[in-house]
Amino acid sequence: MIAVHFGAGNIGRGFIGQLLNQAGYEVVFVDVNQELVDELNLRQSYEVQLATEGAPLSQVTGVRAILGKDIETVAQTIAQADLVTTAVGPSILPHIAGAIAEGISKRLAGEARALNVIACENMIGGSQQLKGYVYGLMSPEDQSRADEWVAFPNAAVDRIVPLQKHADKLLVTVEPFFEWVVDQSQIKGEVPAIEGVTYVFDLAPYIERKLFTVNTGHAVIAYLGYLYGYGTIDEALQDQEIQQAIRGALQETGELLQKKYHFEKETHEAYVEKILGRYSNRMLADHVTRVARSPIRKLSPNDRLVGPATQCVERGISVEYLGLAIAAALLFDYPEDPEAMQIQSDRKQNGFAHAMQSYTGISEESLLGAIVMKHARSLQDRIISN
Ligand SMILES: NC(=O)C1=CN([C@@H]2O[C@H](COP(=O)(O)OP(=O)(O)OC[C@H]3O[C@@H](n4cnc5c(N)ncnc54)[C@H](O)[C@@H]3O)[C@@H](O)[C@H]2O)C=CC1
Ligand SMILES: O=P(O)(O)OC[C@H]1O[C@](O)(CO)[C@@H](O)[C@@H]1O
Repeated sequence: MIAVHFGAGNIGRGFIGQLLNQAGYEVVFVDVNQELVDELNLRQSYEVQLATEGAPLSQVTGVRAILGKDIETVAQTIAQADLVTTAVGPSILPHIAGAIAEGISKRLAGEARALNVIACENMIGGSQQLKGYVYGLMSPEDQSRADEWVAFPNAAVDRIVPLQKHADKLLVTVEPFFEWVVDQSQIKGEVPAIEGVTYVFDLAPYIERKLFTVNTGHAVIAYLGYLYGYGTIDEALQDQEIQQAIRGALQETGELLQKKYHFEKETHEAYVEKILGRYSNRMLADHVTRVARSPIRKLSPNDRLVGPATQCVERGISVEYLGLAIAAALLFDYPEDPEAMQIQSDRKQNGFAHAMQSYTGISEESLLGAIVMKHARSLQDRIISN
């Protein structure tokens, strides 16, 4: 069995590649990083280290890699593959669509066989969005044949894998916890037997619970942590004000999730406590700037901050702490993050309210807008006085 996986980065090697390998797939990574591709091809294996005291290294063997620009080889491999997965980042999905479209067309020209393409990205509806890009590059005839044979089941993935540098370029350190949930109702053909994957018929509660808890909470710590001068997530978590903000924000999203999906209060509270424990893993040394990366994406209307905040407002749930986190994200001025720089230059040129409206869709006149503006003012006062 062959699995083609786009993105041999942290999640690609440290999570998806590892589970696919354990499930018996020959994992073929596709990446644009020549050094990574060469190293994978040279060694055909790599190691995964769990971020817990004394955990043994586990080996992922029998892997190979193709350079992303070698579209012909990527397409050939997809034509023969049993599964395609991705972990490249939401903004990269349009760039891998061409190779996937070509692979599907080659496959449809031969013996018909079902194929599932699963995007493992931090976003709602990632695989379906990828399908849109792929179909946009296929002929109408191929599209209707693909409707019969190719599926793009949405998924939710959860495992914290920080940015890292080791002497061994392929070694990857990951937290012990992981969750990979796939929408079974969208699968074509046999359901892939992958230990560690949970198949569900309604993904919405899982993806929203994950994005609006793990990722919302993480974003609250990262944006406030950055403004308060902390380097890593576990350091920022020691700050009492940040503790209060994260608990407050997760109380708000928790109320929303419980109202919307009828999660039991106690079960949800236990889920939140487990996540708070995961964030404080010192062995991860996860930088606030990684978790805060790409603020334009993270501030977009359906993502982890504005998504739950607007839904909370619609249901009369308080958004004090979500508003604080949105304000902090709009003030995130890390020079090495191009999206942060774009927001800051817009804010300086056109004012905070204008930037808020353009990146989040929140208007100054709305309740949420007023809360965000209030917190932005006090955060700015705090920054000036420090
Ligand atoms: N790191 C984490 O803890 C988690 C990350 N995710 C999601 O997984 C995705 C990947 O994140 P990471 O692994 O952290 O990032 P990463 O930066 O470590 O890995 C991304 C990889 O994609 C490759 N890439 C970029 N453009 C490409 C292209 N056109 N074709 C093929 N490969 C390409 C990069 O060279 C890199 O190796 C993101 O959507 C992220 O939100 C999801 C859950 C956890
Ligand atoms: O990977 P993204 O979407 O940039 O956001 C970082 C977030 O994703 C994770 O990497 C994994 O869920 C978290 O560590 C963090 O909340």
